[in-house]
Amino acid sequence: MAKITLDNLAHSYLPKPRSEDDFALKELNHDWADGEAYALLGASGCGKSTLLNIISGLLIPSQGRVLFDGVDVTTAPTADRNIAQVFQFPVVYDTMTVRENLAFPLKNRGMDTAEITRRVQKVASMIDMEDRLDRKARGLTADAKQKISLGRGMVREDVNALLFDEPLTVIDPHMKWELRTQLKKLHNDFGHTMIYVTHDQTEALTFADKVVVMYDGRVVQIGTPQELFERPAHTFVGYFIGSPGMNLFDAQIDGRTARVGDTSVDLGQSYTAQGKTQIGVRPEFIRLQSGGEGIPARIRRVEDVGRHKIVRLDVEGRPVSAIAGEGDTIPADIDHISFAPEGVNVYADDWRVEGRA
Ligand SMILES: Nc1ncnc2c1ncn2[C@@H]1O[C@H](COP(=O)(O)OP(=O)(O)OP(=O)(O)O)[C@@H](O)[C@H]1O
Repeated sequence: MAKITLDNLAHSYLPKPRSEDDFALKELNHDWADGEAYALLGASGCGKSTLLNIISGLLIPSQGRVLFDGVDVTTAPTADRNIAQVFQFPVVYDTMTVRENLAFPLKNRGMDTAEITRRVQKVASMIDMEDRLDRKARGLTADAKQKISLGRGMVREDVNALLFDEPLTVIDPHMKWELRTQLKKLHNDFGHTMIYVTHDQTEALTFADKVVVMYDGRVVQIGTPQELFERPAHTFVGYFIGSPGMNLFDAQIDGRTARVGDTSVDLGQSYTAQGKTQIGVRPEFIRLQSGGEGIPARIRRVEDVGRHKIVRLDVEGRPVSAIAGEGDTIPADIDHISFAPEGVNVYADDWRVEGRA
């Protein structure tokens, strides 16, 4: 297990990058704590695989350094980094049995037979393949083969880090949940430093202690699921995390007050914000009102999604979503919305601004 330090790291696939836009990974400085489980989350093309490949040694960055426990491994080949990797699609030896596939990383390191048997058995149970240990991998479904890949990744206990690149893509939905739980358990049992790349927020939020959100080649926030929910550092985090995502309102900020259209909104704290100023409010913090004060709004439809209701509103021609309780009745005469101040975040040019009491 190791602490991973990213020092001044950036990468461009172009030989002569001219501007920041030419970088697939924009400059990043961060320590990834030893033994922590991280999810790298972001939309397709935001740079997740680029960062993971730099950490694993598949790619040498055009700028900066990667350190494992203080040792510079920036140009070290993957084989010298003592990491286990699981990719999106299965990497298994078709001519070997499931057992031989799982044992391979251990045999390679000369581990004794009894210990190999113990670990293979344990991993086989985690991936639910105990009954197929003596079958050849050839002929198994893609799903089963991917489980073997995951097993191979998990079988070594002494790795510096375990890296997963969208490992559950080919796994069926029920098994996805099961394997995610197993990965979490593995993390609790062994305390590996884990990095898990995904574009799926449920996967990221259920797996990770810390979620690293990437947008357009940049790490925009590293935080616990709760921090990402309550205090999104960037409007993208607000939009990408949550279902539905955070609502954004153009607003003029003046101290403790935000002016949205003709309505004044109390912010509870004082803010100084310049540039493009907005307030962000998650659907959970929108209150529906009939008459009285607030921002004029009109209900377009109510969606019953089981656990709660999603109320879709129109606010000055723009869509806004609110979440109401499962048993709540939504009066047809709702004509305003207001916000609980603790649920309001202020943004300037898409970055969150800290308030002062
Ligand atoms: N080998 C390459 N050569 C040139 N550009 C590349 C290369 N690999 C990735 N890119 C570009 O770098 C950017 C980041 O890609 P990357 O694969 O890291 O994103 P990602 O978030 O992992 O996306 P996905 O989920 O689709 O794999 C994209 O614009 C992509 O087109």
